Amino acid sequence: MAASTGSVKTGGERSYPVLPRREIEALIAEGRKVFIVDQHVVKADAWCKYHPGGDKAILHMVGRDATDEVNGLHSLDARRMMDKYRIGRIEGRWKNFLPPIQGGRFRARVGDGELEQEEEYDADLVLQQIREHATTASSDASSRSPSPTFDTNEAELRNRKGGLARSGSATSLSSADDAATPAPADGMAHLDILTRKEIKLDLSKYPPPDPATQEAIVEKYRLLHERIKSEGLYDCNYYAYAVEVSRYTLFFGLMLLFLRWKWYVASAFFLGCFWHQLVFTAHDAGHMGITHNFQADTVIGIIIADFLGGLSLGWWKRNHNVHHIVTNSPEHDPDIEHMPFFAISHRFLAGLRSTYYEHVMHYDAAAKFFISLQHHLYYVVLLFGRFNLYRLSWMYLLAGQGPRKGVAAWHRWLEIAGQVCFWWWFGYGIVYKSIDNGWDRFVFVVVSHFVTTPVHVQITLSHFAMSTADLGVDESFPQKMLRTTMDVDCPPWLDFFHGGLQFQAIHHLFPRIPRHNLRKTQGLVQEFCNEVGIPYALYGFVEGNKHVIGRLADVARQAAILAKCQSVLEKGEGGHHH
Ligand code: HEM
Repeated sequence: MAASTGSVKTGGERSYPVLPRREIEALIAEGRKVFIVDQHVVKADAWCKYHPGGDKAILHMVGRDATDEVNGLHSLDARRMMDKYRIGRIEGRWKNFLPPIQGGRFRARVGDGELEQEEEYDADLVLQQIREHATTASSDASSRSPSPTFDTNEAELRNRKGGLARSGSATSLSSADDAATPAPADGMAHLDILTRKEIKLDLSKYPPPDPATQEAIVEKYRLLHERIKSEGLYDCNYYAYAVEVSRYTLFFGLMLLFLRWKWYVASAFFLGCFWHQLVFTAHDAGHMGITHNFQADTVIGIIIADFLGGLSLGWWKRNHNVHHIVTNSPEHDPDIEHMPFFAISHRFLAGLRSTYYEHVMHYDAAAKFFISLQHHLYYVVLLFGRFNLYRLSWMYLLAGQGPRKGVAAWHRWLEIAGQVCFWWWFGYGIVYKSIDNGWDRFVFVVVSHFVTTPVHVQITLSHFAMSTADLGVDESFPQKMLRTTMDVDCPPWLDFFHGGLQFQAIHHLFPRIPRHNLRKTQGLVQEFCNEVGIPYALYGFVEGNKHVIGRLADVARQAAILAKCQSVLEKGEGGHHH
């Protein structure tokens, strides 16, 4: 066995033994949380329960080269801390495994600590792992759902293995893909085929997800990151925050003024505006995008989210961190998992298992009803978005889902204090004490909450209309972020309304860049996209909304096709029995 344990020190600079790939695989098979950062092997087992970014963020990186995700999401201090968890290094380019949480399987040692021979990466094996993972999820779901069939993951892996990896042209894709097309045995298979056709069209716009192409993209992305740092785009513009704070104060003041005059609707309107605007600064703080100090920004975030808004920053972080790592993946990204109300991929109709919520998202009677109408109900459902966020926040805080130990453990208590404070000033002070009767109280609560709806539209807008395909383990972080996220084109004077969410794709590439520098970063990102041939999705607000509604309508139509296929099958089976 190659040298796999211990480390040596050379002249103060620590150097680590080279770990063979097979050794790393065996460690993961033993349940170790091992990933690669800057050519070093990091083992995070001991750290997982202390991790401010949550355990799931780490689990999605196991077996992968996490350099870009890690550098994008951590402060320099955290990066230094991570170095303490190094156990070895690798030589050459790392070929990603599919992480166990996503269904990857790993070979253990064969006995007496011995390892089998090193084996080349096999796309077929990964493909089989993904398929089996989906199968388990679907069979967990219920026998109602059609047989687990061809899914986008599988289609894309085949593409990668076939023509796409070599030439990336639409023609070669078709031949590789069509050869693998199964007969439409049931509704899901039929939808899979339709979706694959769309994906083919979509993916012909992107560079092929083969290792060499993706490595070249990563190289340019890292140069871009260095340029961004050297141009000072990580420096926070505190003056811009002073302007933000005056705007928030104005809205809050107007809310109090109208409340005093008993103009409840106007008062509720300004409270809604106040909350709508606050969300953007809570988002900045949650990403350490203000002071770049984890504790300072988290406290700012908790004051805004919990004390002033009644929402849990910790819940948001846990959810949002995973979203940033597995963006738009139907099984893994909580930001697109909104069953029974919305499905943005037909794959949700098969009863997928969410690795985030750790349960099956059933395609039940309620889902069938809502999804068939989702393009009509989109804005109506979003009106209630904030009420749902209270529910999720309390569940998070009561269940203690955040880190229980370490630097972030005390945040939970500050958040609980924040919730008590919020319900004291809002629930008791305003709704109960300052408003005389039940009807006006009801109107005040409804109006103030409904006015925040644009933020829910803004959040979903960036991703709902974008690709949900899985291009396999070789796709680079920057390409994945740009393929799954879109930006909104708006004039600078409207930036305050969009609160930075209009630069969502740029934000996904570099999550810690302060919000007020995103517009300046846009030019550099556009240059990068042109250079590497990745389309930069930029739509007007209205156009973006149309795309989202269009996607929802597509999936609603697919749901209707599925229902039809299933009823035909049922009739056929019924006939058979008789
Ligand atoms: C041993 C390994 C790791 C260590 C020591 C570590 C350490 C930390 C620390 C100290 C923070 C607090 C924020 C900061 O100061 O930057 C943090 C946040 C975070 N980490 Fe890690 N981390 C590790 C692995 C990972 C991995 C593999 C990922 C996945 C890409 C990840 C994702 C995140 C995220 C998303 C946050 C943001 C948390 C927040 O601000 O709410 N971390 N990590």
